[in-house]
Amino acid sequence: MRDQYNQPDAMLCRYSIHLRSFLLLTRAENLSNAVIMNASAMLFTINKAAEAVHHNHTGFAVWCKHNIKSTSIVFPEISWVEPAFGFGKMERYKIIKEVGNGTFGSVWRALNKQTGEVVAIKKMKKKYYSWEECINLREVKSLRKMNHPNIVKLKEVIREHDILYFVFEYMECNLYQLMKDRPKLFSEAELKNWCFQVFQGLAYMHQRGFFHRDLKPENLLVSKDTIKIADFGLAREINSQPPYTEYVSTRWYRAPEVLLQSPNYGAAVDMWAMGAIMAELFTLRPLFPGSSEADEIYKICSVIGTPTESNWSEGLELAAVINYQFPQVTGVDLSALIPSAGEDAIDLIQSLCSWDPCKRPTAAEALQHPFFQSCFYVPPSLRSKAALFKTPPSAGIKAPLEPKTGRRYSGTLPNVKSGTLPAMKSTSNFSIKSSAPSYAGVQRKLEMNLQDEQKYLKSTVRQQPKYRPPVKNVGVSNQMGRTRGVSDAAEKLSNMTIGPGKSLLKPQPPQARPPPMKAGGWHGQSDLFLGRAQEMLPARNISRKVAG
Ligand SMILES: Nc1ncnc2c1ncn2[C@@H]1O[C@H](COP(=O)(O)OP(=O)(O)OP(=O)(O)O)[C@@H](O)[C@H]1O
Repeated sequence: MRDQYNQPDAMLCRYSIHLRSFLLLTRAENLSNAVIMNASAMLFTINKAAEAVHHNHTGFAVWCKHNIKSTSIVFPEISWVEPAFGFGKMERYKIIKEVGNGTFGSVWRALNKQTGEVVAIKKMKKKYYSWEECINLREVKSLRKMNHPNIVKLKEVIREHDILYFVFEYMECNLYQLMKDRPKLFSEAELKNWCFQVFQGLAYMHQRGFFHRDLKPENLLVSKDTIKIADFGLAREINSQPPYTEYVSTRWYRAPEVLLQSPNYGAAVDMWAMGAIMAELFTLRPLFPGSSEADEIYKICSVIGTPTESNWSEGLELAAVINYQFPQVTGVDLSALIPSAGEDAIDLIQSLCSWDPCKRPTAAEALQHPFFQSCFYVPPSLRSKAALFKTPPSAGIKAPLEPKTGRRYSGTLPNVKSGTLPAMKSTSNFSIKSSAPSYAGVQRKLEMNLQDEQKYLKSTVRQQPKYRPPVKNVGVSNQMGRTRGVSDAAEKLSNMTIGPGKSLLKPQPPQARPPPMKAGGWHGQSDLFLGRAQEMLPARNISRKVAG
C-alpha cells in the first residue's frame, strides 16, 4: 500500500479520522486521489466508503497521496488532507508579533487574512519531515479529541517546508502574566471563577482519558473572564501504558509521586498542580518554590509535613526504592500561610495537595466542593448568551459533570436560572499586607539569554557529568522551566544519600514560609543540607525557568 504511493513527488500520509467528515470533505474538495482503507488494509473507493459511512462505520485510516508543498489538517470537526496547489497555507496568515516562547515553540499573534480572525500560531522549533511524525505528536493527538470551552482550541495544523505550525484560538494573556505585576491580590470571586473553569476543563479532559502533566500558570490562558488550559505537549492518555519515563511538569507544580519516580502516576498529578496554583492565586507567590528536585520535596514537607505510613505508605515505599529519606518536619497551618483564603478555599487546597494521589479529589469532585458553592455551570451552548449579560462563563445552572463519579462533597445545587449572576460572596480585592512580597520580586524566569543558559548548561554538565538528559527528550533545563528526565531525577535524588539508608538530608525545623525571592533567586535553608544536589544549581536557577 505504501510503496504504491511512494513516489518522489508524492507523500503518503495516514490519518485516523472520522470517515463521515472525510467524505463530506472529499466531496467538497474533490479529493479524488484519496483512498481509504480499513484496519485489514482493504482499499475502499470513495463510493464504497460512502457505504461504510451509511452503516455508521467510523475510525478508518485514510491514506492519501498528494504532491506536497504544504498540507493542513483542520480540527475539530474535520480532519482532512488538503493537497497544496503550489502556495503555502501560511500565506493566509499575517504574523503580528511574538507573544510567547516556550520549550517547543515560539507563539505568535497572527491574523487570518481571509476571515479577519486573530489567532495564535505556535511554530515548533523541531523540524518535521513527515506528516506521520506530526500526527503522532501528543499535542495533536490529545487536542484534536478535545472540544471544551475551557480548553484552548486547536484550529489547524500546518506543515510547510518541514516546519510545523499549530493554529490556536487567540487568548489575551496567561495567568502568570496576570499575577506577576499585580499590586494587589485577586478577589476571591475572580480566582474562584478561574479555578472553577479550569476544573471544568480538567474534568472534561480526565473524563476523556487524558491528563495534562504540565499545569502551571503559564499554561492557563485568560481572555476577559474566560480561562483555558493550553499546552498539551506533555498530555498523556490515562490508559497509556506506564512506566512513564519522560520528564514531567515544571518543578514547582510537580506532584510528589512524580518527584519520587512513581512509574504509574495519573490524573491526580493535575490536581496537585491545581492545589499549588490555587494557593499561588491567593498569595501571588508560589507555594512550593523548590530550587531543585530535592529542595522541592523539602519545600513540600515544610508546608504539609513529612508523609507518614498512615497518610502515604506508597510514598514511603517509593522513597525507599530510590534510597531517599524524607526530612522530618511537621508542616504549617495553611490558613496562616494563605491568610486571604477562606476556610473552604483552605480545605480545598489542602485536599488537592495531599501526599497520597488517591486522597486528592478528582476534578469533578473539586467542582462539588463547598468553595464553589456559589459557582454555576453554564452549558457551552448558553455561554455566548450569558456573555451578553456580562455573566462570567462559569455562571449559570450547575450541571453534574460526571454522574458516575461518587461525590466527595455534598454541595447543594443553588436554585438559579441560567444566565443570572452567581451569588458570589462580594469580596473586594484584598490589599497585600506589607509583609506579603510582591510577585514582581519572584524571578520566575531566568533573565539570561540563551548564551548564558548554554554556558550554565555546559558548566552543569562539567560539574555533574552523571546528570545526562534522557536520550529521547529535551531533558535538560530550558527556557520555560521544563524538567529533566525522570530518570535524571532519580539519579539526583539518590545522589542525596550516602550508601544505603544514609541520607545527606538532615531533619530540618519546619520553615513556615520561604522568605520572598529576590531577583536572582533564593537559597532555602534546606539547601544547605543537600550537598551535591544543591551544588549543581547556581542561585539564579531557583527561578522557575530552570528545571530540575
Ligand atoms: N492560544 C494562545 N493565545 C495566546 N498566547 C498563547 C497561546 N498559546 C500559547 N501562548 C503563549 O505562549 C506561551 C508558550 O506557549 P506553550 O506553553 O504552548 O509553548 P511550549 O513551547 O509548549 O512551552 P512550555 O515550555 O511551557 O512547554 C504561553 O505561556 C502563552 O503565554
